Amino acid sequence: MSLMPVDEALTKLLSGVKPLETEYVPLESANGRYLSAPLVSTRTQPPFAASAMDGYAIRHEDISASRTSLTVVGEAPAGHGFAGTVGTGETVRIFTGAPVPAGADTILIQENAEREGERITVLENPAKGAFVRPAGLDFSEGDVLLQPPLKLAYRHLALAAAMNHAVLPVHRRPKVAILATGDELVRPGTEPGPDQIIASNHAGIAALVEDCGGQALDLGISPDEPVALANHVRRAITEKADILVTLGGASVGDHDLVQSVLGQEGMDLAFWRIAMRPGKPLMAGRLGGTKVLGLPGNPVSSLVCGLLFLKPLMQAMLGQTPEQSGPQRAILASPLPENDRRQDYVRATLSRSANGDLVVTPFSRQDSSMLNLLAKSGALVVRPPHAPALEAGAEVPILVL
Ligand SMILES: Nc1nc2c(c(=O)[nH]1)N[C@H]1C(S)=C(S)[C@@H](COP(=O)(O)OP(=O)(O)OC[C@H]3O[C@@H](n4cnc5c(N)ncnc54)[C@H](O)[C@@H]3O)O[C@H]1N2
Ligand code: MOO
Repeated sequence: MSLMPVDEALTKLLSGVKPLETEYVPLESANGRYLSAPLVSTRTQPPFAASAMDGYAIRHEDISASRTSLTVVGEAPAGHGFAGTVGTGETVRIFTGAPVPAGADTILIQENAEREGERITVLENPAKGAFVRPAGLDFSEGDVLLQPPLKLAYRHLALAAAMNHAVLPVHRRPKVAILATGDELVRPGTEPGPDQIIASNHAGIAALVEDCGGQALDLGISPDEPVALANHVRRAITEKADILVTLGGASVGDHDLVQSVLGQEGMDLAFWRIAMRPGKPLMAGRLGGTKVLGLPGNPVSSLVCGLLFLKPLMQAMLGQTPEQSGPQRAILASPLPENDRRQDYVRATLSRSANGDLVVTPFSRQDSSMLNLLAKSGALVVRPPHAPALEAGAEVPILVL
């Protein structure tokens, strides 16, 4: 049986995927969304030369080597500039954020001034231009300050607000319909029958979808029965899901119906069966405008395939370049056997040695049903096909979880 290499499958999955269209969201709802168009400033900031300190706006040329005395001719709090001009021998009381009045070019901080009535004495001479923020110090009207690809975070939102954008263009969130399959499954919180288990994959994949900036749509659990399965699949299409994720039923058993039902519904199969462990039965295709990703049922296989395939697919739909930085590296704490033809993603704990190196310790058991170990893992050690046996101390590529 031929198995497709992981990289080839990923390239196939992402080929032709375009970023989703733009929608406009209020600034308050834009945190974590993905910017879809460059953001040009509508303002210059600060819009005027502004004082950076509380003190006195002075003409630097007025200050002599000795203790200069100046006359206070007005006041400029933030939001209320001084309308006149500061003449020779004059000063204006000024506060942080206020426009520096005409005629003045320097701010004397109040700690360095002695005030008596309407006179001040300069106790320590400032440098020319001290504590004046020139107009446009931060940015100018017309500057392109934020550009895709960008996941908007608090820093970008503050900047967008300062640019006076109350509404931002972002990519629509991919709608990801998630359908579990299997007679043995019941929802968390319900009592399973004697031969049943709790469906766990859905919760993990839905959280991954949300983490990646998508919108999870729960299609529930379909029994292993073609008509019921087809009806669930059709719901993903009526709901105009961008991606349909099926969970389980992807392998070769008599009750693994997902691929045949999707085929009957008109799916174009892109690939099935990948040279990876866990995740061999992974399947992908397209059903009309919906991308289909058939994840294996084994819980660890499901989540690892979600990380390696669903995440980059969603990133591409959000205009992101899927992380190309490649794996990090760490020191192996225990030996690993020679690998076979499947690329292995070995669950491992992650720690730091005394000298600061990342250290990975693989779990001795790697069964793809063991969610407990995945939850305890800090990394996956990536073992390429046919990688030779390794001793403790070898450097290995890892994906940090
Ligand atoms: N003869 C062969 N058998 C199997 C092969 C194979 O190549 N030849 N591949 C194995 C591999 S590898 C995997 S992975 C599994 C995946 O098979 P399916 O995708 O068909 O998954 P199911 O059979 O439906 O379920 C497998 C396992 O996972 C449990 N499961 C399913 N869905 C969920 C869920 N939503 N939450 C929690 N657990 C779930 C299910 O009860 C089964 O125990 O096939 C191997 N077999
Ligand atoms: O490839 Mo399966 O994912 O071993 O469990």
